[in-house]
Amino acid sequence: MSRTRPVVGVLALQGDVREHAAMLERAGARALPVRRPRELSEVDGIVLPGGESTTMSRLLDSFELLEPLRERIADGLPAFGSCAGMILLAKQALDGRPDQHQLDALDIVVRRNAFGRQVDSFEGDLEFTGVDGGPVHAVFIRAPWVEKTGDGVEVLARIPDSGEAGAAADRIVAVRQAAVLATAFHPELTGDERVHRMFVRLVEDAP
Ligand SMILES: NC(=O)CC[C@H](N)C(=O)O
Repeated sequence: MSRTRPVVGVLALQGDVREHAAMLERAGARALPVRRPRELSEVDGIVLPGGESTTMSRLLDSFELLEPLRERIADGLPAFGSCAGMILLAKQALDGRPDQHQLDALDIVVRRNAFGRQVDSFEGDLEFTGVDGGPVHAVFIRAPWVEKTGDGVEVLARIPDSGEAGAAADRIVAVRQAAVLATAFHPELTGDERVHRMFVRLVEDAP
């Protein structure tokens, strides 16, 4: 049966699930909260929301979703993670807890809470490769940055080197590897659905 709108799951264990669901609907998808392994088989893509990655990692375990999710993404299920979601998708997280699980879906090393305590949260405009219509306004909340990328990882956005950025200048904050997309910031919070549209296109284009 051909479907007009792709069904995109939002991992609904913790974090800003409703905000992602609303943006996915605006971006032309049907959003479905995912809490159980069988719900994973109903989706054409999955969003891992912002929140707290150690909590989400623990809940993935107790809801028996960790391995099914890892397998589905390894099999090509398109995925998009924001902030805590980026951390979970990464191959490795620095400053994570030793018992924190990684989905190993992106060949990147991230540093949790990388911007430091003094700058817990901040906002700024970023050039975002693949997003037309001007810069993306990015909201960072205890955000990670990407310290290392492997072959096959495309860098989509960096912190501008504005002169005030200090150690954050040029840090990588958005990446894509095949159909896996991740941002260190929260496109679900700004009312601009262009990044979600980009993800919905990846879902539509997936084999
Ligand atoms: N806004 C967020 O998603 C914060 C992420 C959080 N600092 C973590 O390590 O999981």
